[in-house]
Amino acid sequence: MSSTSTVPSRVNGQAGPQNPALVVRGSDNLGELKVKKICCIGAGYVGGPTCAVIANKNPSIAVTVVDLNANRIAAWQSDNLPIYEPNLFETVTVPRDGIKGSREPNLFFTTDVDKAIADADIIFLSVNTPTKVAGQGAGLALDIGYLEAATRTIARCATSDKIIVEKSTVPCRTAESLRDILAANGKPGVRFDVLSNPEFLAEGTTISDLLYPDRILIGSLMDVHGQRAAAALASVYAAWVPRARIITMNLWSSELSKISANALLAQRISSINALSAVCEATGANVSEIAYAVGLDKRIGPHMLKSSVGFGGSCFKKDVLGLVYLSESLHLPEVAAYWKAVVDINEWQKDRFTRRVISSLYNTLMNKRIAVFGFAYKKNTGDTRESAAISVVNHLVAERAKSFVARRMRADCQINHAESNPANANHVHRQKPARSAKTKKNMHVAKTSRNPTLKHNLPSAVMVAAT
Ligand SMILES: NC(=O)c1ccc[n+]([C@@H]2O[C@H](COP(=O)([O-])OP(=O)(O)OC[C@H]3O[C@@H](n4cnc5c(N)ncnc54)[C@H](O)[C@@H]3O)[C@@H](O)[C@H]2O)c1
Ligand SMILES: O=c1ccn([C@@H]2O[C@H](COP(=O)(O)OP(=O)(O)O[C@H]3O[C@H](CO)[C@@H](O)[C@H](O)[C@H]3O)[C@@H](O)[C@H]2O)c(=O)[nH]1
Repeated sequence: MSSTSTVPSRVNGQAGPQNPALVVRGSDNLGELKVKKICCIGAGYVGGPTCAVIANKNPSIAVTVVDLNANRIAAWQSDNLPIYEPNLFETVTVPRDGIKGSREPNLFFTTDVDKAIADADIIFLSVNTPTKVAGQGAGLALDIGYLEAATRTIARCATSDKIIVEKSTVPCRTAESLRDILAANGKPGVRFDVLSNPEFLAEGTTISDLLYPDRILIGSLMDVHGQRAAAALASVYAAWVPRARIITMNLWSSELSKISANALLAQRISSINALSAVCEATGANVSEIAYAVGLDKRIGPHMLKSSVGFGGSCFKKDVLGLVYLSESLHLPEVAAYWKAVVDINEWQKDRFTRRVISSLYNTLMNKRIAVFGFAYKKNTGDTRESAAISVVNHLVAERAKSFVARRMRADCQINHAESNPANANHVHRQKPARSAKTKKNMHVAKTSRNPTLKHNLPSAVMVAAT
């Protein structure tokens, strides 16, 4: 990273293959930071796609994604990428492989963590922050152990100034801990500026979410160094994101905004799922309720699809992280409020299974049950916290013979159809070929005959029994 005051600001510029590295003006006479090299620690669902888009849109910046997991890195280097996302392949291969005669490669995947750190101007931390499984806060708190380990590696390897970017979802005030670790372990004379830049992408729509984000949040200290670092990071996004959507704020607001967004989104799903139970008891239709209330512009139509319960690696862990934070701040009423969002979600999953059991004459013993779609939502292969796992566990506990349709392609076709209740019959036609006898005996949890079950179907789970 070099400082200069001679090159004009290009905050709104569109980078093309011929464009020089982005340069932004700093907030005072410290000069501007010219970003030439980015390193991202963590080649997962966030790190890989995010860096592919950054590299795509900034051909003059070298972007290196590192991970300790050699298999994952090898997969990113191959034609069999480690994750499935619509349009991911093209987004990765253009900057990774280059285009003969018009574009040099500028996206690299490696396990050489130390070198990538030493070379970089900006380092993204995109490592996992799961729920703690042991010790204080187990079952609630976010575990920042991986983040701390990566930060210690940065402190060990950095021989020049670095901007450290929290891309992972973190508890509020994590940046303070990272600063302490860097200050205590970094080499003398090396400066570290820590920014918060949470990611809001949803799996299944990762690439379009990255290309057209609702907002980019950058949290920094409000001193001149913090603002200068924020300006440098903003310049990377400004290659494709309108300036008005790049928002800067204080570090703690930025960190807490991410957890807050997930808590509010999860709360909407638990709210509509709680209403679905009232609908079933009264004969109202929860899809019609969601449509009617969603027309109110103060409410809006999104995240109101009743389901078997939200899954995925984020909602549950982040809401529980907020519960833990509230408890730590001696706010038990606030903690109980957010805990209820997760409790309703667990209850909804149980309720779904109970309805399957009652639909099958209250016994599943030796019944053959197929679950189509095991991912937690459509257009992803990710099964983390999938509601299907809870459903299958319940079915197996009832001594049913459950099995899962495993093929990704088949699942995707089925899930596309399921996302539109009008296509429920189409779902049946997508089933694998079966004999006339089996076909005759097969019923799909009576979904087409039981309007309540049909409306409460999850987007990624379909249960069938013979
Ligand atoms: N998955 C999502 O849709 C999503 C969206 C927004 C935010 N987030 C947040 O982003 C973060 C990452 O999520 P993810 O789904 O990409 O996780 P992931 O598990 O898919 O990827 C994390 C990667 O980090 C690697 N890693 C861990 N410690 C490392 C170290 N010290 N050095 C090098 N590599 C290391 C792991 O090997 C793994 O490959 C989490 O905090 C998550 O909450 C996730
Ligand atoms: O109306 C809805 C919408 C979603 N879901 C379920 O909720 C879960 C999560 O869905 P979604 O939010 O689309 O996917 P995620 O990939 O988990 O994304 C969430 O979690 C990410 C990680 O923090 C955030 O970046 C995203 O903004 C946030 O939407 C899935 O099981 C969905 O089936 C519903 O039941 N009803």
